[in-house]
Amino acid sequence: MMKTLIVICGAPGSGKTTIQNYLSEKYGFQRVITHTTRPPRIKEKNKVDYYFESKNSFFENHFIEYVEYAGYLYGSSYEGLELALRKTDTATIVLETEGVLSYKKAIKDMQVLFWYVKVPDIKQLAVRILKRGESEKEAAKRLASAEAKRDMRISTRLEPFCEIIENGNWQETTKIVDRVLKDAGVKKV
Ligand SMILES: Nc1ncnc2c1ncn2[C@@H]1O[C@H](COP(=O)(O)OP(=O)(O)OP(=O)(O)O)[C@@H](O)[C@H]1O
Ligand SMILES: Nc1nc2c(ncn2[C@@H]2O[C@H](COP(=O)(O)O)[C@@H](O)[C@H]2O)c(=O)[nH]1
Repeated sequence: MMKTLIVICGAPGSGKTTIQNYLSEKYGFQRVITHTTRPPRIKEKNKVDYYFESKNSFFENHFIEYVEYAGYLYGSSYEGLELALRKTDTATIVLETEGVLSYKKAIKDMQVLFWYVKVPDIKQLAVRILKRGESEKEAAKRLASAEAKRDMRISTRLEPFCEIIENGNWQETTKIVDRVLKDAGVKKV
């Protein structure tokens, strides 16, 4: 059976995790859990939202790729990908855009769908992040980072292979996601 990986990227607060959760709840797709040195946010749990690592433990993993983003390290391991795809034939992963380019090069043995999540109005990003319960200071720091600014628009390197998922009205977003999956022939677990 051909495995499928759905790679989701976009700016902070654009709704990547919300879409990933929808794909788990409605379609039953496993999430690939990635590793980070960022401290957990309220309600985030170790081994569920991320493998939360120290700077030393981070480098004990076998990474497909890793990056620095807004002052913290993030990386996706071979182990994490294998674990998800052992459980379901389709899995999802949320990455920043450099990681997406690494996946485009590295993953050749499965169907990969690349999605860029776009909000109709960039001002919505801060509103949504604050709604999630993050402190204003932390939210402002991340949105001001070079990486976040870079990811606020789809780059010319991503455009040729990324599907744009517009996430304005949530009900409309679910319809877009359902249609894109149907067109790609990806079915529920
Ligand atoms: N279509 C939408 N309309 C309104 N709120 C939304 C919509 N999609 C997501 N949100 C809300 O926006 C907030 C940020 O969403 P989410 O955590 O999915 O973003 P993200 O892209 O994963 O962000 P980050 O990269 O910072 O982790 C959440 O509170 C979520 O409930
Ligand atoms: N290239 C990678 N990017 C990753 C990975 N895990 C998460 N991310 C991305 O980092 C930023 C910040 O995440 P946040 O949870 O602190 O808001 C976001 O764009 C994620 O998609 C990874 O393993 N590799």
